[in-house]
Amino acid sequence: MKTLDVITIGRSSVDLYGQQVGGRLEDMGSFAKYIGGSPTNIACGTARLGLRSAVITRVGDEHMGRFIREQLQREGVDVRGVTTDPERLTALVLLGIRDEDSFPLIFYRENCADMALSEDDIDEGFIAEARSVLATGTHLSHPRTEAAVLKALELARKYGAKTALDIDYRPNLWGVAGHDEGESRFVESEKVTAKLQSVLYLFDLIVGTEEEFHIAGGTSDTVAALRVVRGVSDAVLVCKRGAAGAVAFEGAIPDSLDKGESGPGFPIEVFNVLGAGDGFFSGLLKGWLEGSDDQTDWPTALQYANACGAFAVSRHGCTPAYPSLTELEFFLKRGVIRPDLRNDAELEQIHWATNRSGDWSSMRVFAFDHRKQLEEMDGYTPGKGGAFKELCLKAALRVQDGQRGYGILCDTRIGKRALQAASGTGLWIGRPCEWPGSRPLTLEPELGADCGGLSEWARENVVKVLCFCHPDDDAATRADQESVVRRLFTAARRNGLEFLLEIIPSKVGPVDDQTTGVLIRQFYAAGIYPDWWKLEPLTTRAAWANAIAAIEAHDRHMRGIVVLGLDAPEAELAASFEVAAGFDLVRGFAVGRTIFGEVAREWLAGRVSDEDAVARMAKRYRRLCGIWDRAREKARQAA
Ligand SMILES: Nc1ncnc2c1ncn2[C@@H]1O[C@H](COP(=O)(O)OP(=O)(O)OP(=O)(O)O)[C@@H](O)[C@H]1O
Ligand SMILES: O=C(O)C[C@@H](O)[C@H](O)C(=O)CO
Repeated sequence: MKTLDVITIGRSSVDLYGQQVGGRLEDMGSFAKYIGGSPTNIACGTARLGLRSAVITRVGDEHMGRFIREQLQREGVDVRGVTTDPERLTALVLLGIRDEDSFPLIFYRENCADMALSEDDIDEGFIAEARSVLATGTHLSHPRTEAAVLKALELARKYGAKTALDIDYRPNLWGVAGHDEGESRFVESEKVTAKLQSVLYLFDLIVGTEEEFHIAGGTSDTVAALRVVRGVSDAVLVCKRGAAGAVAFEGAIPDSLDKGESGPGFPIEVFNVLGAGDGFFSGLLKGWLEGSDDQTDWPTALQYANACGAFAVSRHGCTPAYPSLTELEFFLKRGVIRPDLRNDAELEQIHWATNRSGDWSSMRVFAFDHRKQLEEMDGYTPGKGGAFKELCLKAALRVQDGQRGYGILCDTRIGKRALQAASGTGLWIGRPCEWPGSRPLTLEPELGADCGGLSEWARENVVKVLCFCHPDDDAATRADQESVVRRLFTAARRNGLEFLLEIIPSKVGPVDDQTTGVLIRQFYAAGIYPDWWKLEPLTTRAAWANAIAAIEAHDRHMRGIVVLGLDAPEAELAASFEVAAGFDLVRGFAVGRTIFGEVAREWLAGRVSDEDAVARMAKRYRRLCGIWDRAREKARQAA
């Protein structure tokens, strides 16, 4: 049974990408961390396009190795072929964008984990599951890794899988360029040419840039080089030509590259050429695997490939730049409206919203991000407040018990220890930014006037802001509040953080079935696209339908809605859950004082022990989860 579309094999690394553009690598001040390495990038790129992909590689037994494995999983890549090497470190690469053409790069790959890949890592049953196997050049550079690649290819042939090669020539990794020349893409070498030519017959598809065909063919005349390759391989040859796109040759090589099959290209502005080839190959594989065994629609496959290459060239990083299938389809239909794709707001929104990871279709959130309400309780001190929030976290974890679909809201001013302890537990973590009770909205000072403080936030923290607003607000108040929310939203996106917008109109003025929907439309009109909405429990189906219509009219890919609690008694919450659970976009609840209010008062007064406080809060939280789950189940059955 073919359960996988493609298995890639070879390099995996952590790419540390300089964040300043236009400067020297020597002067780089900060780096963004992405997963990298050609086969790893292609596994992710294809997974984003909806292919079932896997990668065979090795990572170190340390934090960066775990990062690669976890990120692959987040990207939807099968990691059964990822081995943890007990001795060697994960490969690292430092990269910079100097200008449109140059990208200084240092490989930290000496004796790295993926170069220890061996025949033992190639499992026959695993290869048998794949429709195609893709190798890249670097792993042909050492006898041990070459043996692994050859075994995988042999098995691919045995089980009827197609085979593909990205020549992916990195002279430095063949030992023919120095440490300072990581960027180099071509150094003549008879040794490399001979090695490549000895294996080219094993492939059905070979992809390379003109320079990569030069090394494979042993000549810097591209047509002549392609003919040499044709002499040793029947593969379809695809030659990449940068901004000019690419051409495919199924049979004899004509006297001009222009006579190959080609697909439409995309006139875009170059931002970062690194990783374009891996994006390209991801798109190409989609087209190649869509075809029958001996029939590929090359113009379409090359159109996918050119589009994915164009995305890669337009954005920072390799894998993070690649499109989702929804994004690719949107782009192919709509076309280029501005050459700098990374500033195309509509496209960026689809990119962001269709490449988020994690299943949060169910949200049971224990909210203890309260500050003012806690500070006003008898017996409160900052020390006790912090300790109480740690008890809240304990209660949350007790109920979560390793399951999916649970979360917390916790602040940093009082709840810092709980917030930090929650990281990595699998809980969804929202973190408030509003100054409690403020209207017009002001933010917690720790964020700084430009919200630059968000750069220090853990990536899994969701930026939450509560805005007291109402459609009857005067124009100045509305403009003022929207501008604060927009500033925070923009900073959140810039820092790669999800954004939750909570609105509470009922504390400002009278509400009816239209109120929430109107406010939602106003925020979208102001350019604010929250990942999450946190809404008051609407009491009628009509009110929910209006709110949801407002959301879907602007953003069909948002995460969802959570219903808030407002210190309501449990019975009242249960009634509101019944209505809300009828709408799929409502993912769950975020409730606080109904769970912790009474316990907090008694604990601060010294009448309850720590353990009793945790037990009582866990009991209430669990009960609320049960109420929500039953309401959802009932709604599903009714539907
Ligand atoms: N300036 C550009 N404009 C439009 N598309 C481009 C541009 N540059 C590259 N592409 C697309 O990306 C594909 C791959 O680009 P390129 O030839 O630079 O690959 P590469 O050298 O293998 O990249 P890398 O090795 O850095 O991953 C091209 O064939 C084309 O489809
Ligand atoms: O090989 C490189 O150029 C650097 C890699 O780390 C990067 O992720 C890549 O493989 C691009 O093709």
